[in-house]
Amino acid sequence: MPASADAVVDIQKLSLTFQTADGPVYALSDVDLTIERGDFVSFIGPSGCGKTTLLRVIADLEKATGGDISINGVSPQEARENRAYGYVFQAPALLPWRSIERNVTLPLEIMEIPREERIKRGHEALKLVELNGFEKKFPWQLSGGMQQRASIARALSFDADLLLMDEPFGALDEIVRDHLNEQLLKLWARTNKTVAFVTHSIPEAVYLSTKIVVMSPRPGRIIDVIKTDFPKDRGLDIRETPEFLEVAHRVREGLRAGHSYDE
Ligand SMILES: Nc1ncnc2c1ncn2[C@@H]1O[C@H](COP(=O)(O)OP(=O)(O)OP(=O)(O)O)[C@@H](O)[C@H]1O
Repeated sequence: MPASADAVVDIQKLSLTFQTADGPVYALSDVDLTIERGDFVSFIGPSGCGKTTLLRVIADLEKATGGDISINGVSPQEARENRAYGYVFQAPALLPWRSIERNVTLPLEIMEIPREERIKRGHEALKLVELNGFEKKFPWQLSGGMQQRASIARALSFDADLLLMDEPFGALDEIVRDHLNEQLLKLWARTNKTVAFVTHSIPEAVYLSTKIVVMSPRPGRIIDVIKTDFPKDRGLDIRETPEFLEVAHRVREGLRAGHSYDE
């Protein structure tokens, strides 16, 4: 059954079992989820519950073993070939011998976009993450937070509507993370992209998301999908409000319920 016309990601009864030498690993089971255009969806759950695997299935880096999934109405493979998404990894994964500009424009080079156009788009992407002026620097000349912003710019360079982000700020200290959360939220509000974001942090999930998907330990199932209704131009101070704390409480309760389910 097709989801609404605005569904960017439509997942029904999806499961994924890895066959390993030690037997099957049930990574995902019975996952139903719709991500609509303009949504910011966070996935939160205990380590090993299949968050990365789910993102990788969306990106066509893993194949589901059961159920259905479509991205913009087509298969993940077709969506990947159409360059429907930008992917941001846990670590920045920048090539050390390339300048920031040449890292950011690498996908455009692969797409054989002419040099002038590449440079123009690279500048635009770097501006979106407030890294303009750093084009000629090399990754090692940038802080960890700046490197992660450069990797976001790389994912933005070809202007895909969907951004898949796998715990992009997990390795950063809290102050830097707060700042990048604010910047990412502004970027999302300005560009109207659809974001699927993996995190371990409850405040990060609640602050950033329009929908929070709480997952159980393996096999990863969806325990709760919490919709939020915060203003798009919210600042970090929203984290002190009763509404925010109430949502955070519900996420925590979901995670706790998932744990007892496993024991
Ligand atoms: N290629 C693979 N082969 C076998 N098992 C795998 C493979 N990839 C992932 N797994 C297993 O599938 C489960 C889900 O892994 P996944 O990385 O998706 O979890 P996660 O929720 O993202 O974890 P974390 O929060 O620690 O990053 C884990 O038990 C993991 O060991």
